[in-house]
Amino acid sequence: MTNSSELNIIDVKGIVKSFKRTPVLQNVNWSVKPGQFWGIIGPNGSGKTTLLNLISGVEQPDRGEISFGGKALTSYGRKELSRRLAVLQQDGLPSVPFPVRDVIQMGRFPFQDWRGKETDENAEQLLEEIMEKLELKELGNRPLSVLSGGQRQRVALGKVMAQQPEVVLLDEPTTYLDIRYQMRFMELVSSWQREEGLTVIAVMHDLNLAALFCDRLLVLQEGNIVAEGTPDEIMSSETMEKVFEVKTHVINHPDVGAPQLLLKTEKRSIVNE
Ligand SMILES: Nc1ncnc2c1ncn2[C@@H]1O[C@H](COP(=O)(O)OP(=O)(O)OP(=O)(O)O)[C@@H](O)[C@H]1O
Repeated sequence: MTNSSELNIIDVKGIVKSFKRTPVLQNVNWSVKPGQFWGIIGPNGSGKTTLLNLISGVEQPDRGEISFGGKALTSYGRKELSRRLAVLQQDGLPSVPFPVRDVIQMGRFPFQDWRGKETDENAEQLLEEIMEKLELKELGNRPLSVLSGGQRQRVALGKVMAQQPEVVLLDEPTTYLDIRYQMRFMELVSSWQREEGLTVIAVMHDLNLAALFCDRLLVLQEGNIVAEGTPDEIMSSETMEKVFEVKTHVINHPDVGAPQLLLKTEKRSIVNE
């Protein structure tokens, strides 16, 4: 007999998490199938990052269980988990003086033996391909500390790509990027996802970007899942008002049809001073 949960790469069951007795996640149940691109959305403080930290094993739940690939997350060793799951934070990398190439190579850590020696003979070629794809070749010898925020975030992406994970967790990855780099960054993640069948879970504050790139959205509010579904199902004026307390118009993107939000505003008259 097949169990539908066997097909899930991640199962979150009955998760409860509090910090200093303040509940942050309350009985969260959620599952993710391989190859899906999830956006986690919700107001400030609704528990998005905490959920991501529980899935990456950085935080432990008070109650409930998370399984990864059908096995309890707690049964994985650090290195074993890193071969399958990678995390990219908001400001992916500190401003250190290491060259770009070396930083990307650090993503190979889970595949190094106890002496720090690479175990995959194709790793060099993989690194070259990643640098090429992310247009980082010319920056290869530059220290990270002289790069712009957008360039540094591309290097951070290169590092997680070098990790060759099955699942990547992104925590507000475009926050510090300008509009061009936001789009570029999401396109790079999206093409990586399509080419490799990668599973992506991204905490997103930009709902329009989330609707363009994610195929599913999970909505958190005060530590509870209040909705989940496709962007078309989630991005309604009613849901946005209920969750974010804003009034919106929802229109369809003229190129791809995805729902996009416009904030409602009072008509203002322009006064000449
Ligand atoms: N390590 C911690 N210690 C104490 N409280 C914490 C800790 N981590 C998170 N919290 C609290 O838990 C709540 C949820 O935080 P979390 O970062 O998960 O929310 P979020 O939805 O990601 O918020 P934001 O959109 O503002 O980033 C917040 O009230 C936060 O202050």
